[in-house]
Amino acid sequence: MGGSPIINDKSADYLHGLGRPLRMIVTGGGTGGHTYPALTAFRTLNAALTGARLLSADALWVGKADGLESRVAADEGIEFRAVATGKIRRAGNPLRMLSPANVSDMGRVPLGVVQARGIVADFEPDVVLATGGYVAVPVGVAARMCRCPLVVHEQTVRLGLTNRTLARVATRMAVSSESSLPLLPDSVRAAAVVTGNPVRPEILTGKPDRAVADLGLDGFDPRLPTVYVTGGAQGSQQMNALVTAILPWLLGRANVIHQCGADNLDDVRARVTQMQLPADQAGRRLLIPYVAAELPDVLALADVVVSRSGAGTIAELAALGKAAILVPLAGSAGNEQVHNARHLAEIGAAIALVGDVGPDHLRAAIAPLLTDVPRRTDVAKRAQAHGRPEAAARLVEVILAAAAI
Ligand SMILES: CC(=O)N[C@H]1[C@@H](OP(=O)(O)OP(=O)(O)OC[C@H]2O[C@@H](n3ccc(=O)[nH]c3=O)[C@H](O)[C@@H]2O)O[C@H](CO)[C@@H](O)[C@@H]1O
Repeated sequence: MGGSPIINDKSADYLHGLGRPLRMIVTGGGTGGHTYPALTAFRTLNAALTGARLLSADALWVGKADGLESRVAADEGIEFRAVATGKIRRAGNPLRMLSPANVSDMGRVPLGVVQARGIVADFEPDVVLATGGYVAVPVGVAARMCRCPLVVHEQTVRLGLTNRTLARVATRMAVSSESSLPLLPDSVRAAAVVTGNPVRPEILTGKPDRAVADLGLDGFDPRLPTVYVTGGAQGSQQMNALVTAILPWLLGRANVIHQCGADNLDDVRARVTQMQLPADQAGRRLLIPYVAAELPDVLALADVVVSRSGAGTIAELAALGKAAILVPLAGSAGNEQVHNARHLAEIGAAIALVGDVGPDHLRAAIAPLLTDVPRRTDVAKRAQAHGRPEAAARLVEVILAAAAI
């Protein structure tokens, strides 16, 4: 062992042989689900390097100029470079494929490849980690054009369009579930590794009291359970409408933290103002566009979570063991969310509300979790059994193995 359980002798030899810090390009983003696994892998890598008395990695994040990843990289002190990218739409509908927006978006991908190629050639990374999101396509392709090892991590069971494209050129493919393996191209399946989906370590260190103090939740009633409603990093109009519709009923039974998305804040606020909630109920509610550094504390305080079923959120809820009601994103982009939610519901690890979900469905799903504590605990325990606490370590092992090839 090279001083850290993650860094084996082969990796340690390779890293010592470099005689300089490991250089890594990270790419991926657009949503939290693609951004945070990359961040977690970077942090875990550095922790392992420090543990093995090696220099921290020299990292560069290549993403979309206005993507979540640009803020996350800045907060982490990782150098960031932007490349052009366009949304790659599915080929199912030929008319949509030829729409002006699509043609313009597709036209930006080659430009992104040219820009990314320049960045890769300049930085000379030892390895590139791509975690999905459209921006990862030009960077992943550029990495392979420059003959740089490329590790692609997929968070969901079914590969996203970006990763289906990159799987063909990946050096190593890391997936979050065994169920993904049959879906991989033959050329990469043999070298694919099931790592799980890395969860930010701080997610596990939340304190309920700190959420109350830091978010000013003095009006919350400690005798009541707390429900955390989240629509994912950008919020969800559907979730907002569902929760707002049952709000007076819900606030009669629970404290509520409602994360609504920055673009939806004014709308939700206006709708709730119209309800003229009594002061005690209004005090038991927090409306917040995005939960940033407080997320671990909010999750620690929550007894029940009402959420989309994106892979990142599901991994976090499993790591913590939280009873959740999952309302998957509808439509073609959401099919894998439906799959995630159904899979957990089948094993009693969550309640899934799929299809044409109305406020009554949500009320009927939440009610027993609020009042029946043994039931809530049972769902939470089954969710926890699904967690993969070692995912970040496994992914870093794959990154180091690919670099050392
Ligand atoms: C619309 C879309 O394309 N969704 C995809 C996207 O999910 P998306 O990124 O929307 O959702 P995920 O659940 O995967 O990740 C959201 C992340 O943002 C965090 N968060 C969210 C809200 C908040 O206020 N604060 C905060 O920190 C969550 O804790 C989580 O870490 O990528 C996932 C992983 O490939 C896929 O499974 C989803 O189908």
